[in-house]
Amino acid sequence: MAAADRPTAVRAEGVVKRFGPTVALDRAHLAVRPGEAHALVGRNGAGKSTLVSVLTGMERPDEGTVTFSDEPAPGYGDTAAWQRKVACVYQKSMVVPDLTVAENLYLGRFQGTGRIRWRALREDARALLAEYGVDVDPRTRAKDLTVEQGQFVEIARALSFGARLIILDEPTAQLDAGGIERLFAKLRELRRQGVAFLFISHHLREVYELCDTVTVFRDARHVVTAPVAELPKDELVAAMTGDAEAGPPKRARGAVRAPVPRQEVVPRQEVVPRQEAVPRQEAVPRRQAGPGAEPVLRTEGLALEGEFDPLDLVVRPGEVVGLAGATASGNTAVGETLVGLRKPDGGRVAVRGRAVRPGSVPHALDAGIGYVPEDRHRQGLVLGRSVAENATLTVTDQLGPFGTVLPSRTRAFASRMIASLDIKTSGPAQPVSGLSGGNQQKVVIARALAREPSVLVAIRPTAGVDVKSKEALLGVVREVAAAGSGALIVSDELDDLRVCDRVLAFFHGRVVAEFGDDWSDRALVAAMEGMATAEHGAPTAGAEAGATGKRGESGKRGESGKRGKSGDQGREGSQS
Ligand SMILES: Nc1ncnc2c1ncn2[C@@H]1O[C@H](COP(=O)(O)OP(=O)(O)OP(=O)(O)O)[C@@H](O)[C@H]1O
Repeated sequence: MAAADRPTAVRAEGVVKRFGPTVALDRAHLAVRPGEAHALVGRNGAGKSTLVSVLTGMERPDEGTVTFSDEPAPGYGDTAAWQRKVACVYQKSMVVPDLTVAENLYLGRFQGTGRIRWRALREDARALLAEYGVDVDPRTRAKDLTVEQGQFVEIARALSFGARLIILDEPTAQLDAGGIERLFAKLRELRRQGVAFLFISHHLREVYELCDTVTVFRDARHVVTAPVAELPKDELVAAMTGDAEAGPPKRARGAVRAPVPRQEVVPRQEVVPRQEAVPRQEAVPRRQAGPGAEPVLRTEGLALEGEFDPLDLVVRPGEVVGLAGATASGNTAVGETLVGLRKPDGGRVAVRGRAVRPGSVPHALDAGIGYVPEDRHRQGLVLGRSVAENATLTVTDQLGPFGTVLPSRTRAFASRMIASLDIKTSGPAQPVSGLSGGNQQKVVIARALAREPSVLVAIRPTAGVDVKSKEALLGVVREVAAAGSGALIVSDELDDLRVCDRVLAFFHGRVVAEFGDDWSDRALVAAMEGMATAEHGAPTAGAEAGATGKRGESGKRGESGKRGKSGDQGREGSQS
């Protein structure tokens, strides 16, 4: 039977979902065919996650129907029946960290009341993983898996329940280029077996690379469904933003739009630079500090054994400096050390000439370091509290006399933040848990900016943020610099790095290349992959405005890709 004649893997029709006064889905519809890779895109708050909750039986719609292979969806609450239809793989693995892979695979389906036969269980798990081509030892504890392995295990688990529809919610957000390529290869293979995928991503380039159909949601409604090949990227973005005329999004503040560099062919297959419609930020004038200006941030010999080698770094007022690098390259560890989450083994950090006590977040904040964490759920937000409370957590001392916090001042402060960062919320009193992922990230940034830091350290600040909001957030970072502070952006996202005046590329704990603001995607990605070209191969040793990543005497790194115990806040750590 041709794919078009087969029943749809899933069909949602006329779905309405309200949360109090918010209409999250307004007569939404979607159909995914067997073997199809179907992208669902939309700006933050468009209703994507709510639709996923409805399609996976987590939320009961107020109106509308869901069918799988033309049969009505299972009853709400019948978890096992839903598991046989559909699974959602999140960027954060949902497996139980302290159980082994085998235990996770058979979780919730041990038969009978007798003793569990562990050896047989492991053998079954091994066979199951082999069937789906997943190369993981079933005895490994889930917490020791890489992000990628965790996702593969979850996919295998879902398929073993009989599900033939897998929803992937921002699955690449924590993978590096090689991991993304391997995930895509696996998905292509499974599609050939008739498995359907619904792929939610803010990385439009990945949508074009992997999917054959795309659906756009805007403001709780379905806007368009089209074959990816027939919807050029500017029209896709226009559908997301609601711009009447198809065409590239307008630049904020009437600035001239810098050309988006053409996607270049990169030397290795697995190198996948992400290319979005975010142009270089020219809207806010770059304020170049003179070489004599007192640095806002200086590190001397800052080092963390097993993570990064001694690093001399200077950020001047008005500068945005990028620390580029793939997973475990050391760039994230540098960022986390600067904000006090990790204690360095040696070296000094100074903000505007004042030494910062190492390994202490409160001291780093007091010294003027603002922090935008990568993992907004674990490090960024108190979900049950309001937007206003979260946005002002770091400035409660400024919200009233004698240690009191005046609600009126808190609200006024938050309202300013909501307006300047365009946070989509019903108001300062709304709990953060009710905001979409991208809007939560904006609250995290608002909180970091509230103290008017001398230097902002942002770790993958636009993860999970839509294409237009990305531009706005990165514009805010430039504004912070233009006002005389400095910023460090720690990221492997080329779009994040495009706003930087300088970019230092990390590989295996060292700065392997330094770029101005004129790097090509190809050269930067090559450097992050450890293939720095001669052109940018050597860091500008000792340069006042630059950084050196000198290999320390004892500068042996731990096993590549492995983090120290203190690395719990890192990417792998955020898995559990
Ligand atoms: N549990 C909830 N309580 C209240 N409002 C909610 C809840 N879940 C979602 N909403 C609201 O519903 C709307 C749609 O949110 P949803 O999370 O589905 O958007 P999204 O497209 O997934 O966004 P993002 O890309 O930022 O994740 C938003 O306005 C959001 O604030």
